[in-house]
Amino acid sequence: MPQDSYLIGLIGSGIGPSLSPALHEREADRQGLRYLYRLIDLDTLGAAPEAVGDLLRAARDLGFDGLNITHPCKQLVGEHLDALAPQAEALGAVNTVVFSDGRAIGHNTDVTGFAASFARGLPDAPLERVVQLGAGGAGAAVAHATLTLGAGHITVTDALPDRAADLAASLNRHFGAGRAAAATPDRLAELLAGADGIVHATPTGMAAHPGLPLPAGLLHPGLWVAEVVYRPLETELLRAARAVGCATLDGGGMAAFQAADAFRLFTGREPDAGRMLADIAPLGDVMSVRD
Ligand SMILES: NC(=O)c1ccc[n+]([C@@H]2O[C@H](COP(=O)([O-])OP(=O)(O)OC[C@H]3O[C@@H](n4cnc5c(N)ncnc54)[C@H](O)[C@@H]3O)[C@@H](O)[C@H]2O)c1
Ligand SMILES: O=C(O)[C@]1(O)C[C@@H](O)[C@@H](O)[C@H](O)C1
Repeated sequence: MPQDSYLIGLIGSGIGPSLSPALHEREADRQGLRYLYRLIDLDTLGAAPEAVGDLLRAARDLGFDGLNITHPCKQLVGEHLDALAPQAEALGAVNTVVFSDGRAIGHNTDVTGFAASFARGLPDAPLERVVQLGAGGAGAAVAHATLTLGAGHITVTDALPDRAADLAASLNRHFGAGRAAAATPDRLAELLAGADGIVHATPTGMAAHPGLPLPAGLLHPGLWVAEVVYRPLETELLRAARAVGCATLDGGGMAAFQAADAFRLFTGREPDAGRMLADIAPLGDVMSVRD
């Protein structure tokens, strides 16, 4: 008989407001599955990020079918797994672990989630020259996705120049020399004047980090703007970009599509990603009231 009940977890820090439990469980309900998605919060457990290996083994022993992994464990969990899917290996980061036949396999659905969201939301966007703000965990995933989608060249900036330099070097190793460069934020005016679009991957625009990640005057109608922040969905950057006529993409699509891709890996069943995307805005409103 095909499996119809699943136990899934999310390991990370500060994950109380995550939309993942509701996103996964709603889709499973609609498919008639019994599906529990539980938070395994390092803060609640008083556990260090390095405990991710022990928590993973405990989850497997207790019968979990799979796990999502988030900050600060995405780069730490790989050494505890039996194998990595190519995207997770290339990125050195795992956000999804599937337990199957006694093995733990790592995947990265942040990459595929952003790629699917971009392809759906900005299908005709020119990709010759892309500027990306932010070279942290999300930044690495979306840069891989953007180059996989066919971007000609990506310039990465970060408030921490070493991070931008490290990401550009790793992108060039993976995608070929000359596909990526690092730049300091003081060069944004010059870079954006000749760019096709901006990928924003810093936390600026979240409730805890309000504001704009760049001077609004640098935005022009020849740019598209893709946002990674999704709490709130409507960031100051997206508002400013729309005001000058830029095509825009909010961060909700990446959140929904990474969850849909993980659901498919956990269950082997096809999720309705459009339905999961439609859940994001109302779920975000409910969680904002609770936050
Ligand atoms: N939509 C999704 O599915 C999804 C998935 C993962 C993360 N996120 C969001 O992405 C954002 C970034 O998360 P992360 O895990 O990469 O964080 P992170 O801390 O790993 O990286 C953020 C990077 O941004 C840089 N930075 C901060 N402010 C800056 C500024 N004004 N200009 C230039 N650089 C700046 C920091 O130096 C850091 O390198 C968060 O808001 C997170 O919620 C969204
Ligand atoms: O819902 C979250 O909070 C997530 O942690 C967001 C992002 O980190 C994803 O990669 C995880 O799968 C889920």
